[in-house]
Amino acid sequence: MTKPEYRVLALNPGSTSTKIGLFIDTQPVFEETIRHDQSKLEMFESIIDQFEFRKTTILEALDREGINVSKLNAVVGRGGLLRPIEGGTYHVNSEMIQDLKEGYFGSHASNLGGIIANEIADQLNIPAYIVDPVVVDEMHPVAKISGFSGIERKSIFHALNQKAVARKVAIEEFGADYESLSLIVVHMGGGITIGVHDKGKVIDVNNGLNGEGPFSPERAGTVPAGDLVSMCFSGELSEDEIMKKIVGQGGLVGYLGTNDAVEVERRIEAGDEQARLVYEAMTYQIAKEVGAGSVVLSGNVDGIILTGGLAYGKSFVKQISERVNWISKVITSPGEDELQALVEGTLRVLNEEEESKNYQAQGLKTELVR
Ligand SMILES: Nc1ncnc2c1ncn2[C@@H]1O[C@H](COP(=O)(O)OP(=O)(O)O)[C@@H](O)[C@H]1O
Ligand SMILES: CCCC(=O)OP(=O)(O)O
Repeated sequence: MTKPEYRVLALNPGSTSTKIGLFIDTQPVFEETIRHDQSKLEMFESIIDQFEFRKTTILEALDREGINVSKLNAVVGRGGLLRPIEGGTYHVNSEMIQDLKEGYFGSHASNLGGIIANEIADQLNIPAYIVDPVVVDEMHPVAKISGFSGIERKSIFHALNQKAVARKVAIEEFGADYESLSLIVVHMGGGITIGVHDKGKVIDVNNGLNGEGPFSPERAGTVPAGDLVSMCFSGELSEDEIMKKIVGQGGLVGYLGTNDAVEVERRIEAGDEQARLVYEAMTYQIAKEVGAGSVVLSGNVDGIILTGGLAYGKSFVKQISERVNWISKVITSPGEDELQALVEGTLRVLNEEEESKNYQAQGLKTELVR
């Protein structure tokens, strides 16, 4: 019996872009990355307010390509800030939609992935899924201890791309299974996360969303705690304004007014010293975090993988490599394989190789992140 062919629409809303892909089985037939101006995104009060804008952006792109959505078999979106869960493919259900809409575990563009996938799928009467959401939690208990009783470190990172790229590099560069290697994966997009992958489990990673790790195009990363507390109680800024300085208006946006690394490189070429200093500081902080990851692995690091949009920047990658290549081999895999990974997770379910998981808010860890 011949295997049925599936048409899957994959949606990946990121903090600076929306990525769309139409696949027939594992073959991409259309892929597009729509980059959003910081000024456009700032017009929206909250992430959830971007729903209509992002959905219309997606539908218009499909329309421009003459893609007939009625032929789809499933829609899959990048999963958002749900409660901490194990990796895998989840069907979208009402509890998930409620957590994503309420931003129960926080607010990030990927919350819109499941919501928009569900909206499109509902109208076509086909299933909607999410795969390896940003809250996949495999962290070692010792890594969860923050040092501040009552505040636990959280696993919030580019789980989908980190795992997909690590699997690909394991085979292509090492001819080995992901589960047999110790890797440090550095995803550098709107947010930056550095995951310590020990034999297929991400045992430590910075919370890439709000307040840990290197600064990024639009996030502050770790900031001096005492100074932050003083700013919070100075009466000069509201809670919302402070949060925006941490996520959205931190990092490159805070120092240079843009989240676009290509623009920063242009300024550096033109002799802008402040741009040069800030850009170098970002590579310095990333390298430092890689060093910390190597200690988690007691120095037994098979490879360091640099991925995400910023990994296209040649001088950026060079600066990081020069600081960390004594630890292990550095492999660059620019961009991401998130659309492909979303589709592969969906196909495993459609082809009945795996059952989709059921997201249940009840019984899951429900510590509030606000
Ligand atoms: N060719 C390039 N050279 C340097 N930086 C790039 C390049 N292409 C994209 N970037 C930068 O990568 C960042 C976005 O990465 P991406 O992984 O697409 O983010 P997200 O998925 O979070 O929206 C932006 O700062 C963008 O300017
Ligand atoms: C929330 C962690 C994932 C993340 O930061 O994604 P983007 O880089 O797409 O914003």
